[in-house]
Amino acid sequence: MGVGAEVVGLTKSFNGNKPVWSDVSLTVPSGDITVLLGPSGTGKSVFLKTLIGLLRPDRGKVFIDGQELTAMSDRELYAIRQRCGVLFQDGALFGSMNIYDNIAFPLREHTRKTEREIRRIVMQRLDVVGMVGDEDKLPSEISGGMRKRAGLARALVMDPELILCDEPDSGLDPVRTALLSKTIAELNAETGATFLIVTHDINTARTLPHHIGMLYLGQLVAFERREQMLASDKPVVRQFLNASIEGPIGMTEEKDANGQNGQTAQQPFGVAQ
Ligand SMILES: Nc1ncnc2c1ncn2[C@@H]1O[C@H](COP(=O)(O)OP(=O)(O)OP(=O)(O)O)[C@@H](O)[C@H]1O
Repeated sequence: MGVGAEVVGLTKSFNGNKPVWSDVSLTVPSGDITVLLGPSGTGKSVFLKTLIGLLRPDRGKVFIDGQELTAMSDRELYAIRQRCGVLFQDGALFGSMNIYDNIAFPLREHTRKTEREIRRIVMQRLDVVGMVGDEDKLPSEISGGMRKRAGLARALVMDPELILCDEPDSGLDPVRTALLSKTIAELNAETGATFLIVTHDINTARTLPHHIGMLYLGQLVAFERREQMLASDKPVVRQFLNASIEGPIGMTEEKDANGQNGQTAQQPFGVAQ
């Protein structure tokens, strides 16, 4: 079963600079799929890392399964991370290990399972992502899409209750993106695991999740059920979900922050156009 996550008043900055985002509060509902959207550089990856305690927030609290991560010792943090699977943007596979060893790595590192048990689990996860037969290959010998799927298999190996995926579909063709979405939907239905997915793929956002959140100009500008989000009249949400060039979002986050797109950073959401 899945576990939920909650963040309350979360703020994160680096090296005393302007916060990447401030005062973010949201609940990632247990057992559901949530997608986090936002223009490049709005801090979606930073949000995922802060959620599982890889980055410490400046302010605010993070709870996973009701336990406050932000108050945990490293040992407690380690224990709760065992319940989370993470698929980083590049798949983060070890280049010198074949796919089998990459996927087996968390089991060898964090459990006392025998090689026989490990083999059973690794082959089952390879089957889930459609990669049985590729286990002896090195990451450099397979396509980017396969590396993503191998990364997903590795994220699943510890039976995680919360799975965070950072752009699992970047660089994939539309058919493989759709297949990956289908795999995630099936995994969610079968295991009840909670998914939080960062994506730029609008089709994925429109079809896969139960909930959608959006970060923009350092704020969480929306977090709603998918149907509500798709019907939103907030200009920034509408522009993003319609992949439109008309609207408050400009070419770069810096440009947005400087208010060079007809909006100011203080009033980024404007009125419905
Ligand atoms: N470790 C770090 N030290 C300093 N700044 C960082 C660090 N990690 C991220 N940042 C900054 O935080 C901001 C948000 O980065 P992040 O990668 O989270 O954006 P994103 O929304 O995931 O972007 P994209 O959609 O392009 O992947 C960027 O300005 C980035 O340079």
